[in-house]
Amino acid sequence: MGVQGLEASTRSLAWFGTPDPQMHRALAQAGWRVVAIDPCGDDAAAMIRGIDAWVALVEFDAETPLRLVEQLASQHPEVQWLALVQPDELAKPAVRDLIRFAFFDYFTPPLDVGQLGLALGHAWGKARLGRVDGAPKAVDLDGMVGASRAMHALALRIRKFVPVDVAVLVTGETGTGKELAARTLHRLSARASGPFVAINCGALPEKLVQSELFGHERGAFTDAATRKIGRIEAAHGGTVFLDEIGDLPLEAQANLLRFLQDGTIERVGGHQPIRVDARVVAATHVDLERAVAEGSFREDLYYRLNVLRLHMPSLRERNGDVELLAHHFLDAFRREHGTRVRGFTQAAKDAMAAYPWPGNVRELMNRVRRAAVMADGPLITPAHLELAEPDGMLPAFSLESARDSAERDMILDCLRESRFNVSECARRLKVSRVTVYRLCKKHGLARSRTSSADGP
Ligand SMILES: Nc1ncnc2c1ncn2[C@@H]1O[C@H](COP(=O)(O)OP(=O)(O)OP(=O)(O)O)[C@@H](O)[C@H]1O
Repeated sequence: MGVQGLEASTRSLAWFGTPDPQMHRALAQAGWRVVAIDPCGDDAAAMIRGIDAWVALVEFDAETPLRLVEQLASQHPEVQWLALVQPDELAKPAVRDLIRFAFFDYFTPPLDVGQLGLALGHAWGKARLGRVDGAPKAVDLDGMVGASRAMHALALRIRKFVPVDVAVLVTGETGTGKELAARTLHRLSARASGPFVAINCGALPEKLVQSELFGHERGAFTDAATRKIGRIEAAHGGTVFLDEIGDLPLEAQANLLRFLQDGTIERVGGHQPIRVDARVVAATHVDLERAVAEGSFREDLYYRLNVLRLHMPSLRERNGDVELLAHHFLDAFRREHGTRVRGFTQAAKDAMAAYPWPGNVRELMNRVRRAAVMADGPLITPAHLELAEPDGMLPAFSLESARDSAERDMILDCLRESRFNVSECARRLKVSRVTVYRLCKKHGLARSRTSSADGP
């Protein structure tokens, strides 16, 4: 899909539940691309962003995970939410309140396709009003660039967090921009003229963690010939960024908790509490909830850090951002090194769009910079980016690639129809579950979408 294009996108409807086939067909005829999403699936939120849906319908029955729906609706106010709700459910105050406060409209079964079509049209129109010119504008939040809805939502969240001077926890895969988000928070805040001190907790030698973070007094230990100011104290008046917070040893976690609670630290070997005014932004790419459950991360520290949370979406979830960022990095490289390279061939754009970017924005930046060095002419090709030519661009379209692509589409369609339940999908395709898992792996289909109670 084009970077700028609401028009280019079909009208996608995220359907949390299972639309009946007749309804599905009727909506498809009316121009809707209906994507069924398992409301209990791990990546329900990612899917809304991934399919670029601006309208969602949630089926409410006794099984519906209310908290999850609440969370989705509050995280995605730009989506217009509709409900298909069983009369029994509507009698429940929690369901009624959720629909009253967060939903555009609701229906009780039987669902009338004409009525639904009208409501969807209105909801779509309302969603468009939230976008300038009906198209997503690129955001550039102090060097943090993107045009996807995920980036718009993130920028909004960062702006909200700027004036609230409490700790922030940034989560997300490697290379998604966690440190950049922390720097942006700092630069936009009243602390901008103070220091920004970044520490990679995972890279500190275990023995030195306490002294690095909190400093030490002269003679505190054998090598402590002079007093040393710790990194947190060095951030006085500014922001301290604690990367890989999950790697902090338990002892240092206790001291950090104390700092977060009363704003004081104690240098190693010192007995005086020292007041330090620094905002803590912590980042992790590991699951801290799991670390808490396993006892390697303090629960009280986790709750203290988790007040304001920023989740950095993976590049795969940022519809439209790859091309925009690629140009952004190429322009920056040209300004710095004055290369003759001006842009990307269509094949390069297609190859970038098809690639899953496991290293996220950092990988994209590195590939573009390398390509800018390697390219001889004005345009970067897939070969310069060291990416495979996208299937459609292969000089000779082979029978094997056609088979592959048909197989992938079939698995994906079947998984969606089975609400990402692997057993159900295996039954429908008349293969074993192991085969379904193998094919998911082969075609790079996210296994997290498949129901977790359903291992191979
Ligand atoms: N939205 C963006 N716009 C422009 N540059 C970006 C964006 N996101 C990330 N970058 C750049 O990508 C690189 C990687 O970002 P960053 O170091 O912040 O990621 P990270 O999530 O902290 O990575 P890690 O988990 O590996 O430490 C940096 O050079 C950063 O400036």
